[in-house]
Amino acid sequence: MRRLLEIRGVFVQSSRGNRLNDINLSISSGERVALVGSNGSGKSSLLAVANGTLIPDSGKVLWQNYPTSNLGQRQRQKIGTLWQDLRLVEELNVAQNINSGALANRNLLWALANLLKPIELNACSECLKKVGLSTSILSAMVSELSGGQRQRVAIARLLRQKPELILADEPLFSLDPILAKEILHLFLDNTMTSDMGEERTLLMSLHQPSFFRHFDRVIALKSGRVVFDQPAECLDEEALALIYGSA
Ligand SMILES: Nc1ncnc2c1ncn2[C@@H]1O[C@H](COP(=O)(O)OP(=O)(O)OP(=O)(O)O)[C@@H](O)[C@H]1O
Repeated sequence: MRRLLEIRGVFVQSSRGNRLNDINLSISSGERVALVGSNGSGKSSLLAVANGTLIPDSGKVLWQNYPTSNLGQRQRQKIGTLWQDLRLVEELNVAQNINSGALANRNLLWALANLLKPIELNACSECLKKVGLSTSILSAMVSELSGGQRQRVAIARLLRQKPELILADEPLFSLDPILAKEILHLFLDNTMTSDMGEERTLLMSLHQPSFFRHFDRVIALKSGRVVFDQPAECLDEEALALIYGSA
């Protein structure tokens, strides 16, 4: 397995203490990793450090051995993020939002064309089908979609981006149990296999212990520190008490 992401001795401080406290971990290609911990334990901060949007106060973040801070646009798009608030563009339709996943590989003219007229609809349709949505919604405004449809469109945009590593910040948050399971499986099943046949790598924050066993590995944070980093099958009651207990 190739080592994709490496985080070494990372600290992020805030006025109220350390948001991240001496984080050391690496993620290899094909791994499906659950990032867990109580509210405020540092999961979103860690995902933001991993995608380069939060610069640590000290320590190193490396993508395939290169500091993430030095990555060019094309390299950077190999890390795809599904933010908790999805960050869809409400004023654009479904196809335009999905196409925005491909922006890093295109020029300004292409970006303008995407704003002005329907383009590359076949590629958009392929991504929509992979997330179980009808292509009849390609021209619908995202503001008209249900919460579950919006979630799927955001995942379709990620598929259009073709990242090697997917960082997902609580994508199951606020979904009913049935929909949460469906969305989880969208991430875990074959839709996440890259065009080169290589399995995509996934680091997903989530709160539902019943889903942890679907991952290869569980990393748990508590007060900004890693307190558990083991295969999912090692997560027993004692470990859960350590992660979520007050001690
Ligand atoms: N922009 C910020 N500036 C300063 N402190 C922040 C900022 N964002 C988050 N924090 C603090 O950092 C700590 C970790 O927050 P973070 O959002 O990373 O945790 P989390 O595990 O993702 O929480 P949740 O499960 O509630 O989403 C918290 O104490 C939070 O108040």
